[in-house]
Amino acid sequence: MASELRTLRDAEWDDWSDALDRAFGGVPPSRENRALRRALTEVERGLAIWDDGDCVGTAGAFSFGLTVPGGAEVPVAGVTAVSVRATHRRRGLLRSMMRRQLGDVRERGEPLAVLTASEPAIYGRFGYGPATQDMELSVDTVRLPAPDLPGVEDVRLRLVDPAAAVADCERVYARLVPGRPGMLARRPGWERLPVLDEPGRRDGAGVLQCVVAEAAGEVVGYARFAVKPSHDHAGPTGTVLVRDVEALDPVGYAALWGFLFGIDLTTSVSVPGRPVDDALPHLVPDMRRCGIRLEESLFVRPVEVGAALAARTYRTPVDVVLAVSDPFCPWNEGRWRLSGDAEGAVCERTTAPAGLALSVRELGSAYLGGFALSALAAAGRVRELRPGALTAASRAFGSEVAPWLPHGF
Ligand SMILES: CC(=O)SCCNC(=O)CCNC(=O)[C@H](O)C(C)(C)COP(=O)(O)OP(=O)(O)OC[C@H]1O[C@@H](n2cnc3c(N)ncnc32)[C@H](O)[C@@H]1OP(=O)(O)O
Repeated sequence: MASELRTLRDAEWDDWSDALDRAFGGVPPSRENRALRRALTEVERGLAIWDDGDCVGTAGAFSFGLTVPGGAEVPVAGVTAVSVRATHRRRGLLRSMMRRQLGDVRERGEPLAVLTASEPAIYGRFGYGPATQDMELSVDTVRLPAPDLPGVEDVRLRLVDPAAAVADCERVYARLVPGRPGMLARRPGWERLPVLDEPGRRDGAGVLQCVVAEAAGEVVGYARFAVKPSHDHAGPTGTVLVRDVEALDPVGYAALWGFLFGIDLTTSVSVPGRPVDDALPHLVPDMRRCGIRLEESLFVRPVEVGAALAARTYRTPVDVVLAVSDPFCPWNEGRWRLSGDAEGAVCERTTAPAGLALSVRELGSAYLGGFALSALAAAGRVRELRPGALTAASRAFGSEVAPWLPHGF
């Protein structure tokens, strides 16, 4: 019997979710995790492939609002839950789901699709380009003094129940979203994700903790973390495992890091991801001891090139014709004239000669301002067809604030 690709139905969610878990190694999620995933799933956006009654392929999408350069919140599809059963791999099932999904995204009028990849090599062929980076830090808090700034002494730190403090933390998060490209406006329910604390996934660490920073009686920041105790012959060597830290101002931010650096019986702080322009390395005298590592994070795929490029603003005035190739979504192929500045932009089809030639994947990489068109050109991925076009466009696509994805999905 031929396999059938169709939209997920409510009653099929358990089979679909089991198939997905199996493809990722089969470790069962906790009941709480599964319930949260069930609640967040937009079933009508789920895709499943069935073979003789078995679910052998899964894909889904979340309806997110993504901050783009200039601060607008653009509706995007957050592609997720992609899997193909081990017995059915490399027969084109993923390709068929990607084709169907990008068509659906286009029909919904979302100009962009975004995802985080289990393996980055998978998604370029479907037009997704790496667009943001995570700065991971592993900070030696024995050798580095705790961050300090004038005014830190006026910040009150309170250790609170993470679940009870969710509303306060979420208010801080929501105020930060418009200020940084790549951040996602969290829809109701998503605030529960950062406080999910599954005993089976603590890997030797203790319970999730939360400290809030208050100034003038208002919560201005928070840090969520766990402590992983350890000892060697010379004494305690515990690690503070940070989940997230956000603050509305530099003093609140420094106060939170000062607290995390100083937790008794620990000698390091491990931070899974911050923006590449984060303040932390500048709050210490020796950034080499921050153990910095970069990793690509959010992949961006312009689904409607014209609408996507017109949805953001540009750092400097730009007027350029782009010759775009997009074999997977041929409706984007051809020449587009982009003219814009810091106030707004227009992007329309044109027959004028092109200044730059690139594929939709490079447009995705440059879209949030995280990777420069000039750097992509140096790798042969963007071609300058009119002298001067590259420098002007590369400057215009840049972002004052580094794009960053605050959490996976
Ligand atoms: C957004 C997310 O959810 S990311 C999560 C992705 N899922 C996983 O990693 C779970 C484990 N892996 C899987 O379930 C599967 O192997 C998948 C989904 C990655 C691939 O599914 P398949 O049905 O085998 O892919 P399909 O046969 O359609 O391959 C399409 C193309 O991608 C390539 N490809 C597939 N998997 C990979 C991979 N892991 N690395 C590099 N290339 C890959 C194929 O070679 C093929 O290339 P081509 O365009 O040159 O022909």
